[in-house]
Amino acid sequence: MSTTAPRPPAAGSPRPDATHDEDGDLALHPRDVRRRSLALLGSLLRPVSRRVWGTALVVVGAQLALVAGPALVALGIDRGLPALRDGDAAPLLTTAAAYAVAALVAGVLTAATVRFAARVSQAVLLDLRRRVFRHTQRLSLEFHERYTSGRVISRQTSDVEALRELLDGGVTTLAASGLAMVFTAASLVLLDWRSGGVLLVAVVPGVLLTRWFQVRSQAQYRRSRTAVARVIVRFVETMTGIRAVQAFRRETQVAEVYDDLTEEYREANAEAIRVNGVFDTGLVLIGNVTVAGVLLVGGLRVLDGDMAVGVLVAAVLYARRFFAPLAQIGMFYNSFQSATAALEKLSALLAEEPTVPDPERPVRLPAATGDVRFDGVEFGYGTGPTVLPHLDLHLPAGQTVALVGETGAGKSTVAKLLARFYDPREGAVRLDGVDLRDLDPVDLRRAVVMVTQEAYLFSGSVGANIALGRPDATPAEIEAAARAVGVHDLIAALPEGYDTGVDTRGVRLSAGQRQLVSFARAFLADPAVLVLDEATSSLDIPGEQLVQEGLRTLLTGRTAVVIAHRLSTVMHADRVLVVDDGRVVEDGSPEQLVAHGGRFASLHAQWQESLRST
Ligand SMILES: Nc1ncnc2c1ncn2[C@@H]1O[C@H](COP(=O)(O)OP(=O)(O)OP(=O)(O)O)[C@@H](O)[C@H]1O
Repeated sequence: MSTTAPRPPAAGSPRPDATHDEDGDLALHPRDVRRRSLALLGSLLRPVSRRVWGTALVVVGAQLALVAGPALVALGIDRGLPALRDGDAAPLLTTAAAYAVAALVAGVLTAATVRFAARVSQAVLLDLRRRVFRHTQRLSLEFHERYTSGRVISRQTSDVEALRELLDGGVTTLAASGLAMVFTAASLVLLDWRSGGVLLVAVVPGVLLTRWFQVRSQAQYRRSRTAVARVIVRFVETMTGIRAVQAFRRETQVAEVYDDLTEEYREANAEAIRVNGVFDTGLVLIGNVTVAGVLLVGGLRVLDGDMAVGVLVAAVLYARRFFAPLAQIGMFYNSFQSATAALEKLSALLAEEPTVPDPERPVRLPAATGDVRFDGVEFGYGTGPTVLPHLDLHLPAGQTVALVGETGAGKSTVAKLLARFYDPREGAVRLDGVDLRDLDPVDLRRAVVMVTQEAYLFSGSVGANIALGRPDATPAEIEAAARAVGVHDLIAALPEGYDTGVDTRGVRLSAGQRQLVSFARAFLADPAVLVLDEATSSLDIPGEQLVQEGLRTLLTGRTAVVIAHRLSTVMHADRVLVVDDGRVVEDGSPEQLVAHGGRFASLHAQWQESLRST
């Protein structure tokens, strides 16, 4: 038997020693995390870059129009009024008209900002949602077993939502507020540098307060994010396992834990509101003191004839406006943080590479015969302990092989390697001599079909669920497949026959019925290799007898690997492999093994015994 040299890990796949943080993301230096987030943001904005620039221009225009207001007021008072007193109304009217135009332009541009930002945001979110879905779907089973469905759901829902909040107005508000402060300060300094000086003095407590807010808000924000993540994960976990919760009457305990988590979340939010309250009040206070300062200094100078009244009015207006945007920034600061965190999480998810990568130069195998070899296969999950130490196995085309062994022996692992849900650490699994890692994924999925215990039915009709095995199948072919596995009569008796809808988890069909539908699906797919992992365990004895015939039809003419705890299924196999601790310890026909007097023989004896006692 040939052995294969260990392969280097595929490009992009995580190194075996890669560590993951508590969120299941690859642990990285914060600088790299930021770089990755920015790269994602860049790639999302690039396709809409013209709209982004358009939005930026509109924001700048709106702020320029707004900042012109107080200066025009000063002009009106200091130039317009004296001219009017001298009988010339033109300067005042012109200034008033200019003010009205500026206000109108500011209004129109602000409305345009909202529109433009929404268009950018919707385009970006559409792209992001699709990317996240496609990418997550493409990731290997290893990822899904590690990441948990609650987390994947959070990425697609609350994280995308956090970005939406920021993009739908948050970013433009932040930019507009920042610009408004810069423009206001610059205008005031240009108009009257001494008043500008008063403002700059007031900036010091403003900066200190903002810094305090930033630190507190960051800490509180982190707390609330962790709290909400716990709430979501617990909710999803409980609802996914609702059967176990109800079966063991754990409702009260589960609800208590959930209550504690939601209380933690409430506390975190209450703290956020408190911090915001202090910040807002502080800002108003600083703003008002600044206005009073500007008024006092300016008023004295007006009395001294050192300053025009109009300039004083404008200075007061500017001073009043200066701190208002800070409150806006404070309001969106949390959104900004949650969007940053969301972006980090999303970019981490999108950076995940399938641990089972598609081959660079795929080998086509359009008509596999079903000859399977495990050549010196060593395997363990992730960085975990070795599950299969060394497996050499040849399954000739057309053979039905039953894997038996104690729970945890490694039977399902063998099946998962054969369906290439995982790649071996060493050695190779080959189909018709082709290493599965080199096999064209389309040909692999056509050649090897795995039917698991959880016969998952998608929402749609029963017929459509069978057709999943071969989407181009005709209704006659679907029916033929159903007949072959003995489920036709059952489907025909449903209210709308093959068109009867099944809910997401097929609640209208029993577990055994769902199993039979999944057999029909596999029959229609007609693979060269069929893997049945505990697939008959949902069937009761009469159901199983009913399906034995169908199962035999299903298995005929292809290589089949059957993992079954029921020996009735096993006894029909051509060959039985007894697996213990990741090794094949017995290999032969059922009859041979019974005669041999080993483990299988004792399992067989127990089975006979149990049949007699029922
Ligand atoms: N996704 C996984 N991640 C880490 N370890 C795993 C994973 N799946 C299985 N294992 C471990 O691999 C070993 C073999 O498990 P496997 O599911 O192949 O056993 P099995 O023989 O099919 O058992 P059963 O009859 O109970 O299904 C066990 O020790 C198990 O804990």
